Amino acid sequence: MEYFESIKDRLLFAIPKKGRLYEKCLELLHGADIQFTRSQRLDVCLVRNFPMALVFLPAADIPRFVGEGNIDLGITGQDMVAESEMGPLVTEVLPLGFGKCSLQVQVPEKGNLQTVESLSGKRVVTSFEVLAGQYFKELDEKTGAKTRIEYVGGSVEAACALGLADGIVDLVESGETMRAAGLHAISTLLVSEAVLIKSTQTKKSNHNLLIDRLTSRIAGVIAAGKYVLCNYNIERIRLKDATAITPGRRAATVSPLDDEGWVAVSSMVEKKIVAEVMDRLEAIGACDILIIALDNCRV
Ligand SMILES: Nc1ncnc2c1ncn2[C@@H]1O[C@H](COP(=O)(O)OP(=O)(O)OP(=O)(O)O)[C@@H](O)[C@H]1O
Ligand SMILES: O=P(O)(O)OC[C@H]1O[C@H](OP(=O)(O)OP(=O)(O)O)[C@H](O)[C@@H]1O
Ligand SMILES: [Mg+2]
Repeated sequence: MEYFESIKDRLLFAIPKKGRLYEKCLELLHGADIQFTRSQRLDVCLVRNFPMALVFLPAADIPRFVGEGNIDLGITGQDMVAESEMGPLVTEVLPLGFGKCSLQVQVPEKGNLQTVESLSGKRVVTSFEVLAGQYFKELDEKTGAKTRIEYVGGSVEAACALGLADGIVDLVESGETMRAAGLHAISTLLVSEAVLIKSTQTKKSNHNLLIDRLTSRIAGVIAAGKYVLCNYNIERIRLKDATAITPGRRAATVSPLDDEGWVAVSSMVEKKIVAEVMDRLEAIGACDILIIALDNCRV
């Protein structure tokens, strides 16, 4: 009883309880300074510094809990939102840049069924019954065949080798699992990444301010992981070329140096292109180029 009372008025935030998204979600919560201690076996825990509780749930169940308004905020995969058919009841607040994968139709590399049309009418095993069902229904309408979609909860790639399926629909990231099972992809149903979701019709409107606060903290942590700060010195006459290379998010910060004719530039740069940016800056005469990691930010 005490337990229910303690979470009654709190914002409920659902986090995947295990699997591919779990560790990344914990990092995100930590970066956003959401303080909690998860006791063993307990799937609900109170947050110390916000009127909020974390609820650890299977990623697949989170869209339904959020869509139906029993949970206010959640993190799950876009694939799970699509599979749950909760799309209209769930608002995607923020893509999170991790958990990137594609849902693909896969067949044995050496089999005689190498197109989705030839797979139509055969047996397809998947954990994504809804999405695979929709996909093959559309295809079956063209071919006149009837594909059998069968559900398994995991290790989907084993189904063809075990003689359970002619093809599968499953997630692919690096492709390692697919290749190890002797499969290859012949079609993509969707691409997905982890996403912060909230109820489209939230039952507790008094939580909106807190949702905005958490969203901006999480967005800050995500941006800090995506960008670095690039500082360098350049002759003023080359400034235009330099800021074309590092335009910054709004504009680069340019400060005069004690040395007449030189300026210091400071600009945010996407981490994934930073080496190339440094090469280009160096080529136009920039010097003292420093790349500084961001711990956190609001941009
Ligand atoms: N290999 C992967 N790379 C990146 N993201 C993935 C990968 N596999 C799954 N995901 C994402 O993570 C979400 C949760 O999948 P995951 O397999 O971790 O959950 P689970 O099946 O509940 O856990 P487990 O596989 O441990 O039983 C998926 O819906 C998808 O969005
Ligand atoms: O392309 P890859 O990088 O190899 O990743 C893809 C694999 O990751 C997921 O499986 P998971 O590890 O969650 O196991 P599961 O099949 O038991 O859910 C997914 O279902 C694929 O099997
Ligand atoms: Mg899995």
